[in-house]
Amino acid sequence: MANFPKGFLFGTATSSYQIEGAVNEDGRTPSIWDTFSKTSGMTYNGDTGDIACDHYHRYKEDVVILKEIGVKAYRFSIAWPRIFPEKGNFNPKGIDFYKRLVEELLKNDIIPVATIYHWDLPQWAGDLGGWLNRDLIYWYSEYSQKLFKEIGNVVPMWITHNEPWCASILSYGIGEHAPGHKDYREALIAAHHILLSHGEAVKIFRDMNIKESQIGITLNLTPAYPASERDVDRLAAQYADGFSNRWFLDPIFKGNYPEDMIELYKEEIGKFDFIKSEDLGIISQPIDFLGINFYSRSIVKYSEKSMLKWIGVEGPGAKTDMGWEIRPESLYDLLKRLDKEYTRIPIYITENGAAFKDIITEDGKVHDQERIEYIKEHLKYANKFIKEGGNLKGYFLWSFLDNFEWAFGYSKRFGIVYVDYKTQKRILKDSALWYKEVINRASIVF
Ligand SMILES: CO[C@H](O)c1c[n+]2c([nH]1)[C@H](O)[C@@H](O)[C@H](O)[C@H]2CO
Repeated sequence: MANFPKGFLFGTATSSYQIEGAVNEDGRTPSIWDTFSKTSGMTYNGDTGDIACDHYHRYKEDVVILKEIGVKAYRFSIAWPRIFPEKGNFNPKGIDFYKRLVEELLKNDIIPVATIYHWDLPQWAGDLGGWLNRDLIYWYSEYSQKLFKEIGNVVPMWITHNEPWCASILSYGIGEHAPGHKDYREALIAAHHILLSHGEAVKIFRDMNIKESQIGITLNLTPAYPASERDVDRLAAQYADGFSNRWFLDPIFKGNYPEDMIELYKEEIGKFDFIKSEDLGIISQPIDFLGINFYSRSIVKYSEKSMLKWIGVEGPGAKTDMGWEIRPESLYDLLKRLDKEYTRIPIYITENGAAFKDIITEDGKVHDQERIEYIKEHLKYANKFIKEGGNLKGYFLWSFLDNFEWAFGYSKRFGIVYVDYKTQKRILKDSALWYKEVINRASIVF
């Protein structure tokens, strides 16, 4: 048995483009993900977020389910294209949806946790160059300020960005996410502007002096391990760690980009002329909490062929339906490292979860025991960190609902609630019923 401290925030998480649907409703205009998902070959089966889980219309029913599961908090994201459908043009109907959602959550004693940006950039901003354009920082500041003004006093936790690594490296460098560019210099420019927009939003939040609310950022962090004890593989792990983790952790918590990575990158991307002298001071403003999204680890070996000097090696452990190795011990390693090397501010696991091939059995249920084991094992290591004095304050299971899994479309199911996309029927999986017990007892039995 592992007990969690009183007040530990058990929650679930989603994001706007992945669950809302209603992409043309109440003034919303397209995002870069509407465009990307409608571009041939970009998503599995040509799937789009046009309908998704129809959460925009079913949010009351969904909050009832959240209440039934007993979550203490619910992390959702706000669709920028609903709030500012055109450049500079605020859409009151857009914010009204989130006011209704927040009201429903509060009525059910569920703490709203809002992510300002979870990748659905308005296409009008995409047309201005997206995150490659430093002017986006101004438009993101306008957007954030409006959110703080409209619902700042009813949303106690604000997350500026979800996973700057995905919104920059995966989107402008690797090309798997919108806008689908494959240029590493662009990726680092986008990363810098996203981090800078984070800092500007924190400044605005502080200046507005919003009582009883806190602000932070969510980073996806992947601990990197060498495939062998050879020096070259240890160097490869250092570079993989810089690529995935330190390029974002260091500016936020140390006020500088990691020197070893600047050295590694400069041949490929030339001058870091997109970084202005005042930028790192803005990025590294103190925040109230750090959100971390943890799913798995990476194991790497040295490779001269790669600009990054490493290539991935498959881990020995069982895999999820995404092919990610199940390695809960690495969550503990990550938390201990953050505590030792970066920060002692409150940490929230803002995403952790797994996709498995869920099926509805003859009894009309979804017996997802693999997901229960995955969550249980990660909560076990989270609890170990807390018992050792770690400042972990919450856990948001990814995800509440099966949803649009980006380039994988609807082929991957992460939810603890099954969604039949044909009928929009929701079915609580065994994992939802198990999680309800965990929350109720604030403990796990293993
Ligand atoms: C390596 O996993 C990433 O950290 C990650 C995994 N996930 C994420 N980031 C995103 O924040 C979610 O929108 C995804 O749906 C979710 C599941 O893929």
